[in-house]
Amino acid sequence: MYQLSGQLISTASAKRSLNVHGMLLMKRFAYGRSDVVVLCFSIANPNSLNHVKTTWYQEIKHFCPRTPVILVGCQLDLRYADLEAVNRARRPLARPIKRGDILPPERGREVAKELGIPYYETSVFDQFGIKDVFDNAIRAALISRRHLQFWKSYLKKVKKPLLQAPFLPPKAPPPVIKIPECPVPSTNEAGYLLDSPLCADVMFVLQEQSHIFAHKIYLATSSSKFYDLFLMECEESPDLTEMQYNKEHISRDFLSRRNDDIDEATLKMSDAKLPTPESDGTLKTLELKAEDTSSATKALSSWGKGFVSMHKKIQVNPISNRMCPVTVVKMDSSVQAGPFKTVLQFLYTGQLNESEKDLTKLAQIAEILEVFDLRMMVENIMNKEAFMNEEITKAFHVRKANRIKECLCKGTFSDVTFKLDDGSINAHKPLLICSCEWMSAMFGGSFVESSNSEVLLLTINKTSMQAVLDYLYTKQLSSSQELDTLELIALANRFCLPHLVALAEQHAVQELTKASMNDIAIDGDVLSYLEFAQIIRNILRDTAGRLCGT
Ligand SMILES: Nc1nc2c(ncn2[C@@H]2O[C@H](COP(=O)(O)OP(=O)(O)OP(=O)(O)O)[C@@H](O)[C@H]2O)c(=O)[nH]1
Repeated sequence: MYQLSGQLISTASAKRSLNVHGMLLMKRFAYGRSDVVVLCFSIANPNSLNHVKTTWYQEIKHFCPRTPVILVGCQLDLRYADLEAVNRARRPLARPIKRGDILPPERGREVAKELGIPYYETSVFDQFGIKDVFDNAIRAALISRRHLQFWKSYLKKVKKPLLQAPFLPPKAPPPVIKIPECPVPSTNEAGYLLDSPLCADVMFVLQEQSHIFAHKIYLATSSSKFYDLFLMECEESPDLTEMQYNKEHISRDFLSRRNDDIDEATLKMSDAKLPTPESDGTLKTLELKAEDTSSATKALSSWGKGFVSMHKKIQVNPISNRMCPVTVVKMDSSVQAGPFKTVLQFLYTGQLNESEKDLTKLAQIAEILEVFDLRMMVENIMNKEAFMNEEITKAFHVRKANRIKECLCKGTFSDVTFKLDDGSINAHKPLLICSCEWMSAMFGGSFVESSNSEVLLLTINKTSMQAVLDYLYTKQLSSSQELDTLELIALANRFCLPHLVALAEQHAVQELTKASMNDIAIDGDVLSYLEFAQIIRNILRDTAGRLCGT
């Protein structure tokens, strides 16, 4: 056992209080009598590390060439700190610390290696490394005395300065995920879809001459009457799969020749005959032989007021010019086109077109079709209580959302099947067109998927796709046990759905936090997320580089 005593002299603080001569004297005094020099720099100030090499080490070697030196990187906690908060807490005129200023431990170690001295890091705030510095400074000082005969035997067992155990960084707070605003409900798009009826699967015939195209999924999820009607049709009418198959063939032929005169031979081959075009050109009907393409007509007059009959047939869609199977619903003469269209607009959007003039007629048709909330809205307007209609619209959307969820779950009224890596899911093109630009481009344009009833997405698994569809239908993230959130994030990115990406990221953070609180190892998962983020960052950098020509 030996007793040690010592004195600390800070050369840097002395600098400010002394003149040049005094400084020189102080340095001679301090360095001359020192047993060890602890050379400090701040890990948040790269200049201070530069000065270690260019100034301080040379000065030490000048004044006390034999004295051992150890290098210490101070303020280690700043490497892991929230620098914004640190800068806010500093003196107002202090130079703000930037993330780029923070030196990694390797930089200090490199300099120490170059100078041939030990390296340590400390944090006064975290009380880390201070004992290491003192213990090892003492070791260095004692060892440097070994050459003296007197000390030799005493100091035989003193170890050389040891390597410092690594600092265990504090647990990072969970990342803050900024959720972008939820895309506005697709009310406007739905209204637009009625006016421009892509993928329509119903055609109403009114007063024998007006035709209005619509979408079963929009009607059935907002009106029980239509839900019952189309469900009855699904259950009763013969399967049109064969007809659909023919349709896809005919459709391609028809489209490929649409701009030229249609080759009569082709039409004969496909058992089709071209009708006389309507004068306004809005409704191009390519009637096929009834026994091939039309289902038996079902009389509806006893089923519901206002309805006459219903059958299925192949019809050219007025927007895409593609042939599609549609359900033709004939309405009786009491149902006029104008108010009926307003009823449909309500069923698509939950809103009543204020410009509708014939409110009495509208109320009658709403009554006939059992759209009671619309009838109530009309009454409110007539009673000058239109302000109450907002609540009706809200309730309408809640009910509709629940029915939509049910239709996705059961695949009712679906018109497209996604074939996936491990199964398939039935979905509804009209809803997808209105809720996602990616889907709208795929089904609403000239891509082959717009006329096919199957879409192959064989690299995507069913659970992830189900989560994407759930989101598109409900604007909410529904997670299941099997859901791989990382895959969902990738898929949401692929479908250009930033709101879903953020919801999935938030879900991932919540799940990882929960797991780590339950002492479940999450390192592997976290590394997968980091690796994925790195890949995305690289892709973005390369793409940005290519766009900017760098
Ligand atoms: N974050 C952090 N700040 C520290 C740490 N050690 C010192 N500081 C801060 O650094 C500043 C300077 O600390 P000092 O101990 O006065 O440093 P010095 O090198 O002795 O400075 P002089 O006395 O001017 O020579 C003060 O604002 C301290 O609060 C640390 O471990 N972590």
